Amino acid sequence: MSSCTTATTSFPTKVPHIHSWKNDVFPKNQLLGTLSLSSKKNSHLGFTVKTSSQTNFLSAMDEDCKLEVSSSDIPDGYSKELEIAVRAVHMACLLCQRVQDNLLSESSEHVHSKEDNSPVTIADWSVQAIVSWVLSEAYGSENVSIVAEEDVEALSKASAVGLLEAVVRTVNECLADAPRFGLKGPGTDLDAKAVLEAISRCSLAGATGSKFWVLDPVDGTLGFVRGDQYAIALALIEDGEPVLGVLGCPNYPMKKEWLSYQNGYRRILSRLTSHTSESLDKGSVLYARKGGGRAWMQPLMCRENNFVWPNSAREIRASSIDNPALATFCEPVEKANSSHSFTAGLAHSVGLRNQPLRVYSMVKYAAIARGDAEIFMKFARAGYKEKIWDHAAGVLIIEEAGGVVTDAGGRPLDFSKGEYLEGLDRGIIACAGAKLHEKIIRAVDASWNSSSL
Ligand SMILES: Nc1ncnc2c1ncn2[C@@H]1O[C@H](COP(=O)(O)OS(=O)(=O)O)[C@@H](OP(=O)(O)O)[C@H]1O
Ligand SMILES: [Mg+2]
Ligand SMILES: [Mg+2]
Ligand SMILES: [Mg+2]
Repeated sequence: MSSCTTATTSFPTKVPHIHSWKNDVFPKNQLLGTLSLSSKKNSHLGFTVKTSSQTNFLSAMDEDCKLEVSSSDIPDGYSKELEIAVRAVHMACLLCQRVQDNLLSESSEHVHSKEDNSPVTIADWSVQAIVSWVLSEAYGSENVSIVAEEDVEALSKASAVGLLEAVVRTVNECLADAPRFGLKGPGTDLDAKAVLEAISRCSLAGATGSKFWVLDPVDGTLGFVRGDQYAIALALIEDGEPVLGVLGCPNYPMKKEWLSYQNGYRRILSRLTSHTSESLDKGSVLYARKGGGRAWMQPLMCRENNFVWPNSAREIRASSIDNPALATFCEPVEKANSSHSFTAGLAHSVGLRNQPLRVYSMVKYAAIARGDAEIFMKFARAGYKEKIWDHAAGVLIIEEAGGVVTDAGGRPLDFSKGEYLEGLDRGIIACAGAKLHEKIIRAVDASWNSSSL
């Protein structure tokens, strides 16, 4: 990098033109946002800016460089929302682990098929109920708008009494743990009516407002019922853009190696008898808020342990690899969800040598944000409309970790048009960085016309 970068700590200066900050004085050790610098040598350098812990001044730059920090770059809060969202998703992860363990050890009577033949389980409904309940408790149900995947139709049928009972039991077991996360529980158990209400409060109609939450209670339900990867995804959308995202990945531990045990994660796990459940780091929760240029990951607490909240977190960063020959790309496991043949041709055309990492759910977004893979591509069959909850949280976390997510035309995904990502050009491309992204977009264009998609 240029002298501009190395000089950033040598010339303490005050940035006068951020007037939105109180008294023009920055608090110590405070994240301010992203900054772009231009110098004679480099026209645009992006940085995350933090005030120094010793002074109230921003450590700035050489005279050579022009400093541009716009007030819109400064994260304007969401810290309370993020706190609650992370706790709710963390609770949901433990709920899902419990249900997945039971599903795998007992019969699959609690796996149901929806109209489109996709599976839904007591975990999907229960997570939707607890996240809805926690957010409504925090903000008042009249102030919270949540758009989520599941509805109560199947649960409300007279023939589904047993199923509803199982959901109510699961929800109450989970909410009983709320104080361990520093949240207030309901006091007494929720009854079936309250659980159904919490689930159905998440109505699709909310997706058109200027500020709403988006929840995929279990993303990758197929992976979930197969004992494999899945995610719990919660995002807050404001004016059509995700401003906060949390991804709970209960089977994706802090260490990357575990991800390679695809399609048999649980079997491998249960063979590792030398690890106790306490020592085995089972899952992770990733999160970010818009504008900070930073994303975080915390280990999933062990539900058997007497853990103490808050949990520790470490910062994550997308990979710096920009050479496709060295990159790893992720895609859906199911051919029906994304064309494997198109991505195979494209991978070949850009010299991608590594085998694709086929992983269920938004764990693919997590893998890019953590630097465990560099590219995620999804090309659904013509006519399929991508849903906002399958992408919102992952998009924000990747972007804040340094990556880029667009449709195949290079345009940002549009979360402002209701339940679907309307106007999506061909497919979704997420990359660890802008250079790699550009190369993949160009390759998609080159391959598209000769493909049968
Ligand atoms: N036909 C079709 N085409 C494209 N996408 C579809 C399709 N059907 C479903 N879905 C949505 O994909 C979500 C799972 O996506 P994944 O990328 O995890 O796919 S895969 O399970 O790895 O194959 C999955 O999310 P969940 O329902 O939350 O599991 C669906 O919303
Ligand atoms: Mg989904
Ligand atoms: Mg789902
Ligand atoms: Mg589903």
